[in-house]
Amino acid sequence: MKTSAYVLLFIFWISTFYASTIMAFAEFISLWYMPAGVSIAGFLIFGKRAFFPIFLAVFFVSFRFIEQFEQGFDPAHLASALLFALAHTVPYGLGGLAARHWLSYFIQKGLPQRIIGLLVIYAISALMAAICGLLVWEFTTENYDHILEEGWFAWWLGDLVGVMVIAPLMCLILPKLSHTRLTWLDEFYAHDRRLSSNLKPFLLKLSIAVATVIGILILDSYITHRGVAYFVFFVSIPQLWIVLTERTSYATNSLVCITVVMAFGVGVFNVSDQAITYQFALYITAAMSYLAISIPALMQRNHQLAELSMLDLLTNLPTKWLFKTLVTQVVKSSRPNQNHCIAMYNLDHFKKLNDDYGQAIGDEVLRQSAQILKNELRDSEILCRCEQDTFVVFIPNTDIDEASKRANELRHKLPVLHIDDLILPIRGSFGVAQVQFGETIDQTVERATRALQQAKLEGRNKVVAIS
Ligand SMILES: Nc1nc2c(ncn2[C@@H]2O[C@H](COP(=O)(O)OP(=O)(O)OP(=O)(O)O)[C@@H](O)[C@H]2O)c(=O)[nH]1
Repeated sequence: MKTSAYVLLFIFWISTFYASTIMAFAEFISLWYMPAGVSIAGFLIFGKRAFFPIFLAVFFVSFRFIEQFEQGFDPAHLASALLFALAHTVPYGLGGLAARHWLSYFIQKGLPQRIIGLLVIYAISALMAAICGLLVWEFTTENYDHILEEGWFAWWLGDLVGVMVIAPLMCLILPKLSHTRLTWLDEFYAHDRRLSSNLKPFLLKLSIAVATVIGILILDSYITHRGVAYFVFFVSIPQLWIVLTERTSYATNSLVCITVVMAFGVGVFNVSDQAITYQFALYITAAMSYLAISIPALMQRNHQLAELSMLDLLTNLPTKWLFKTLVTQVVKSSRPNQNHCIAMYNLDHFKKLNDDYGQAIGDEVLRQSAQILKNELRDSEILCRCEQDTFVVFIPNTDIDEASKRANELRHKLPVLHIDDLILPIRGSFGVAQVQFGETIDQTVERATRALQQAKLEGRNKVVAIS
């Protein structure tokens, strides 16, 4: 960790602390405690080296330097500042390190599992920080006896919102500014690379979210019914809309915007008696955003898998699955008197070729011969690799006789390949079958396979047709 990263962490901690105090609607009471997010993200990104700048920052704000200077040095005050620094840094340190371990060690696990683990770690560390902070407060301050029972829930929720909202923002900013690359963090923002950086639709959705918050705050300040504040949970809808359709980095920023507006609004519109409801709404919105981040990632993975199931990796030809889908569409949309055929071919003595010259030469033969036959096809014909060295061609608008002639033409197009110093004449046996009315493509393929077997039995390098 470079010195600049230490300084950065310290500055972020101090500035978010003062930003939190601006947004407090009463002394020490705010919807969120932003520095908690900086602390946990600091440990998450930099590991245990983050201890020093964070400890120093908490000590800096807890130890009232000017008071000490004016009234004389008080060792009890120094001890309490040190205890506060420990009460904050240790729980968030352990939480940040646990999250770092969880995310990097379980990189093979799916994103949803890792996110759920993260949410649990965040909740436990914020609870520990709340309990430790209040215990230190109770221990170091006179006339505060029941502060733990009374204050733990609000402190916990405030810290938790700070963690949930600020940690992702820090995970965006800190690695960039400190030139730290964390591969296990990249996956969270993988969605960003595929989406455009067009700000307009994002700003529109963000405006809807912000307008929802302000509208509810205004209503809440005018209507004294307690239930009005619950409507603020609706803000999770535009926020989810952003998460699912916009860059993850935009969703991170929108969460911060919504929280800032809500935190200021509770003070401005004087609805602090409902603070817990607003805090809860922020926590739920943030937690839903975290979980929803994995949906675009899963969609992307599904897309990749679909592509893999459609194209054969070696020959780049359609797979049997895609072939069946395309051919079924053509057959279904045909007139009843339209004939279609399929020609299945298998390379002759391919096993020997593999054994004599090796698998790599065998692969090259499959690739090149498939490419050559593909170039010979008419636009309406479809070639696919069925399995191993077996291929199928769909020959539309032809009856069995024409298809046999066409298969024979293709058989003659099988090349003599020149690979490295080898000269390899490629031969193949063909089986042709006509698509019968009402049968599935699998049934036609089955009959073509039988014809192909017949061609092999009859000495190979020939075409056999089955009606
Ligand atoms: N190089 C290579 N070989 C493959 C691939 N897939 C299957 N094979 C091999 O292809 C061979 C297929 O042999 P067959 O078609 O059963 O037998 P053959 O030697 O061609 O004999 P006939 O078909 O009776 O003429 C097997 O040895 C497989 O191991 C592949 O992707 N690349």
